[in-house]
Amino acid sequence: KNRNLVFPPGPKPVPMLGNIFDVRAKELWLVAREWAQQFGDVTYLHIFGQGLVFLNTSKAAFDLMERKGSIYSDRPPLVMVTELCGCTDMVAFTRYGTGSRSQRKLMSKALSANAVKTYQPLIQMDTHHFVSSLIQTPKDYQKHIRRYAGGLTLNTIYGYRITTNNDLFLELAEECVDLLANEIASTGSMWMVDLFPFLKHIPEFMPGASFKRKAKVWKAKMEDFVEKPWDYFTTSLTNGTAPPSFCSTLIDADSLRPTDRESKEMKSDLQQKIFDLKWTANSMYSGSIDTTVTSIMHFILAMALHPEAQKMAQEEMDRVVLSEGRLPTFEDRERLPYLEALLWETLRWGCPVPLGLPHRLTEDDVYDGQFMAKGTLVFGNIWNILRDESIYPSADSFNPSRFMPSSLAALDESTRRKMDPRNYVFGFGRRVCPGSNLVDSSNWLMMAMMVATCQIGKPRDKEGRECEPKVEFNNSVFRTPDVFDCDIRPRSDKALHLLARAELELGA
Ligand code: HEM
Repeated sequence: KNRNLVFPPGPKPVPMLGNIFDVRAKELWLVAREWAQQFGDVTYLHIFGQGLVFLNTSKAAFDLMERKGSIYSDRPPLVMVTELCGCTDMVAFTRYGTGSRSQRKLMSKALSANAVKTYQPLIQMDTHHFVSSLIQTPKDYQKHIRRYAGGLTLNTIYGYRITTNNDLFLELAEECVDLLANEIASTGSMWMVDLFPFLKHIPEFMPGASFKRKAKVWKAKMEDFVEKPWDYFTTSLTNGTAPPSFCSTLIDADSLRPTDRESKEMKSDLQQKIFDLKWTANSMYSGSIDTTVTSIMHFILAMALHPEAQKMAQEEMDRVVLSEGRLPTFEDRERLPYLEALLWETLRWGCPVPLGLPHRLTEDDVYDGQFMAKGTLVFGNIWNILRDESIYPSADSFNPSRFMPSSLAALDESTRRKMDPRNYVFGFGRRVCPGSNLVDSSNWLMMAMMVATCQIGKPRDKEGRECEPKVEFNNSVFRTPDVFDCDIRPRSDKALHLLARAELELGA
C-alpha cells in the first residue's frame, strides 16, 4: 500500500523459492546470529512468500512481542501439527484467542510462584532420588535426568509415580516430544503442506504423500500421549486413590460421572472443562520434559568444562550449608549468591530454546520504518540476545561471576535489569513460558544438590588422564547436547552420608 515502506534486511532470496536454501533444520540459531551481526536489529527472510522475521535484540523483542502483544501472540496455523497430527489443542500450538487464554489461565494458576511452593516437598524428594541414582550409575546420567524431568511432571500434574527408567508413560512422552520438536514442528524445516495447505487433500497412496502416511502413525502416538496419562488420572480419581496433583485440585470424581440431573448447558460446560484440563495437563507435560532435560545437561557440561566455577560453588556450599552437617534446602537460597549466579549463567550460556517458538503477526505492522506483513512468523532471537557483548562482555565464555552482587552493584539499574537472562530464555509477551517459576525452583535445588554431593569433571582415558569431551548439538528447537562423556563421582564420604540420611528422612 505504501511504496516507501521496505521489508527489514536479510539474506538475498532466490526468485520464487525465497530463502529456502538459507534456512537449515539443525542449529538454525548459529546462522541466525550471523544474520544478526550482518543485518542489525531485525532480519527478514521468506520461503515461498511466507515471511520469517528474527528479532535480534532485547529492544526489538520487547518493542514488538511485549508492547504490541495483541498482534504478536498468535501461533502459525501448521497443518501438519494440528490437522494431520492432532495437536491443535496443545497450548504451544493453539491459535491466540479464547482457547489458548483459558488453558493459559489454568496453567498460571498451577504454576504461579505461590503454587510452586506447594510442590517443594515433591521437588525435594525427586531431586534427592535423582542425585542418589546419579552417584550409583553416573554413566547413565542422561537417563536419570529424563526420569527426573518426566517423573516430576507426571507426579505434579497427574499424581502418577514413576518407578523405573523404562516407565511406559515416560517412554511414550520422550518419543512424542522428540517427534514434535525434531520432525513434526521442527523450526528450520517446513512441511510443504504448511506452505500449501491444499496438499492435505492428496490421497495417502499417491507419490509425494509420504507426509500423510507419516502423520497417520504420529497422530496415533500423540493420541496415546494425551489420553493415557489422563485415563490413569480419571481411573485413580474415581477409585478414590488419586494423590493430590494439578488435575485433582481442578476436578472431582463426581464431575467425571455426570448424572441426568444436570442440564444440557451444565453438561457441555463440564465437557469443556474436562477438555481444557486434559489438554492443559498434556501441554505442561510436553512443554517441560525436553526443556528441563536440556537445562540440567547444560549444567553438567558447564561443571565438567569449568572446574574453577564448580570449585567456587562448592566452597560457598561448604561454608554456608555443609558446615552445618546437612544438605541444601530451599530456605538456603538467599545465602548462596554464587549458586544463584551459576543458575543464571547456565541458563544464559546454555540457552535451552535458542529461537523460542514462532509467534504469528495478525496485522500488518511497521517497525523502525520497516514493513512486516500480517501472517509473518516472528522469532525472538534469544541466542543472539544472550550473546550480546554490550550486555554480557565475553559473551561466549562461561562466567557466573558476571551475575555476582558485587559485579551487578557496579552497574546502573537499567543495565542490571537487562542482564537477568530469565527475561529472555522463557520467551516473550503473551506466550511467555508458563513453567518459569517451576524451573527456577527445581533447577536451583538440582544444582544445589549436585554442587553439594558430586564432583563433575572431564572424561578420563584408560591411563586416567583428563580429555576433552566431544559435545554436539543435533536438534532443531531445543539446544540439547547429545550425550557426552564426563566423570561424575561422589564428592566425599561426608556427602554420601548426608545424602543417605536425608533420603531416609524424606522417604525418597
Ligand atoms: C529451562 C526450562 C524451560 C525453558 C528454557 C522454557 C522456554 C520456553 C520458551 C522459550 C517458550 C516459548 C515462549 C514464546 O513463544 O515466546 C516456552 C513455551 C512454553 N513452555 Fe516452557 N520452558 C521451560 C520449561 C517449561 C516447563 C517446566 C513447563 C511446564 C511445566 C513449560 C511449559 C511451556 C508451555 C505450555 C509453553 C507454550 C506456551 C504458549 O504457547 O502459550 N516450559 N517455553
